[in-house]
Amino acid sequence: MTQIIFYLKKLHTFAGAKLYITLAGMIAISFLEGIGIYLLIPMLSLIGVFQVSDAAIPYISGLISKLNQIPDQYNVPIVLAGYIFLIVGQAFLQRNQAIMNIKMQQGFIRYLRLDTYQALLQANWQFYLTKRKSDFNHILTSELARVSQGTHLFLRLATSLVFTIVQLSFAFWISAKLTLLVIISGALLAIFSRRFIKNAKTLGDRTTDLSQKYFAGITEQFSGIKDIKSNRLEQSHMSWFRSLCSRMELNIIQLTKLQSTTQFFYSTTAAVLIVLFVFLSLNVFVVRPEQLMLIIIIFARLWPRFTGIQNSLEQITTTIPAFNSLLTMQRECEEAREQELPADGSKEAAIRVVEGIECRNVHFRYSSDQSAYALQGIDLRIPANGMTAIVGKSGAGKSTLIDMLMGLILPEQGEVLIDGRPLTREKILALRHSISYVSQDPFLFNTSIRENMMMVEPHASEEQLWEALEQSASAEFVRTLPQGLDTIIGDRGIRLSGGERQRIVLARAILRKPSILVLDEATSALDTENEAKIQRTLERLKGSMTVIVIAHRLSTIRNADQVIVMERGEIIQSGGYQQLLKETRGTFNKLLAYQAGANG
Ligand SMILES: Nc1ncnc2c1ncn2[C@@H]1O[C@H](COP(=O)(O)OP(=O)(O)OP(=O)(O)O)[C@@H](O)[C@H]1O
Repeated sequence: MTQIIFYLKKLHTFAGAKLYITLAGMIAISFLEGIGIYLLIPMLSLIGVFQVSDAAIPYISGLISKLNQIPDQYNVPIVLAGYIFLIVGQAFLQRNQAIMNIKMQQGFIRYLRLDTYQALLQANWQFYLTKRKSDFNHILTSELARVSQGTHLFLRLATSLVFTIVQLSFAFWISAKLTLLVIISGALLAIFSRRFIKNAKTLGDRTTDLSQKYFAGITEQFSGIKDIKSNRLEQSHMSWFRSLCSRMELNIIQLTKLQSTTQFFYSTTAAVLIVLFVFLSLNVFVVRPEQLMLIIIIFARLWPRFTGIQNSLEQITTTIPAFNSLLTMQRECEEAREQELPADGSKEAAIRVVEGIECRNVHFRYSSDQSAYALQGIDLRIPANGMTAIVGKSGAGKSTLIDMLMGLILPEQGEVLIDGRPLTREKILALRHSISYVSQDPFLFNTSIRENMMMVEPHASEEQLWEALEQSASAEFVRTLPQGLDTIIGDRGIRLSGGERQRIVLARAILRKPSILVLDEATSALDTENEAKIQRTLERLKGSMTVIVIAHRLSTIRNADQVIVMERGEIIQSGGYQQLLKETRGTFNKLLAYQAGANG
């Protein structure tokens, strides 16, 4: 419940006065409907269905005697016109209110989407290390829709409650005793149906769990579809999917069964109560027929509202787990927040590294319950405008060290310094503005090469774009593409090879003219010829920027000014390329020998 209140407060902040206008509209609609029912009596009396006695229904006899003063040929049309006026007024209000409601609901879902997406973008890297990507898809699609639906249901519940209260007041006014009977029956029914609400909560929890599994499963399976196909794993994946789909189907059926059982329960009791009503009214309370008719009309309109309230309660309960997951995710994002995205899109000024980057006794673990450190006792100096290569076996800690230098993760112990000053949280974002990073698995948007490049440098000229493409050894193949720079790449366009992608991403990185260029296995998919071209580019670039390269292929780093050799999270050797070559017993030489063996 607290979660719903939290989101209702958000809705209040978002909608402001509109929320009250909608509620006022609901009350007005209920009133008009009540008066409409009330007017049925003079109508029926004038037609001659029954005679209304003085005391039977308040104000009615006065109204009827006034109508009787009007000549006969006019009073029926007047009452009928009044009735039509009321109904049309009510329908008009209802129409406007429905439009206002949907605008508010859609506006609120947009607000929640932006709020959640922004919270996710503002969270730090460590937050992402502990989460599955599919969880974000799940939150931003399925759970967000359920939260919006829950909020809408809550408003619907409020409408039903307002309507019920107004209608009950009318009924009370007409006959207090009979209305009391309706209220007591409704309350008893509500107590009986508590069990239904509890069951709805269990089913709601299961819905969240199953849809999370569904999202995670399909995301992971399609990312690994090549492995599935090449290893003939289709059968086992199909049976996993089949079992999950069956569980989802069963869950929805159970939910519908629960809702229909409640409906059935309410309809049956309604029938029994109406019979009981008629019996008690005629034999015990001795109610007049016109009173009884009004009460039955009100009851017939109210009872579905009771069912509606119960139904809304059940449905809201099923959406509570979605409220929970969204709130938890937002709280976690809040705790992991590393920046505030300014609404005007402004960025802090980039830091340019002048002297170099330093690590002093840096220790890091991915989780505090792990005993093994991914980095331990790292003492390192990376001089500005030089090329530093990091090498080592798989799992040695190379990528972790790079993440540390980029301020994506923070040391558990020790510190990172930029030009002799500690890299504080405040400086991290400014530092990242001056970094271009090319990962092992380069990422390109599904759009043209030009747009992909201009994303980092929106004002780049044609000449600058081609210069970056030349430097990354990609100009030649881009020229051969059907639309050159404007060729769409990715799912909807031309498929690039791994090496071509790497080169375009490298061009994009160079175009930004960063102060630090970080390449994490960024040339692994290149052939020797293109790799040599990139080596020459790096050689040229290193005078104007600090280049940090992780490379398994040691030929790539022949021109490095400094080579760092890592093993089990520690630096075990460092120095110039030629110097390390001379240390014949060193790990670097062993790595070289392995590679020479593998290549030879
Ligand atoms: N997200 C993570 N959560 C927990 N442990 C991790 C995570 N990422 C890496 N590690 C662990 O940290 C250690 C260093 O990993 P890292 O990725 O830095 O090695 P690497 O030298 O870059 O390896 P590779 O050359 O295979 O990319 C490894 O033992 C790895 O299992």
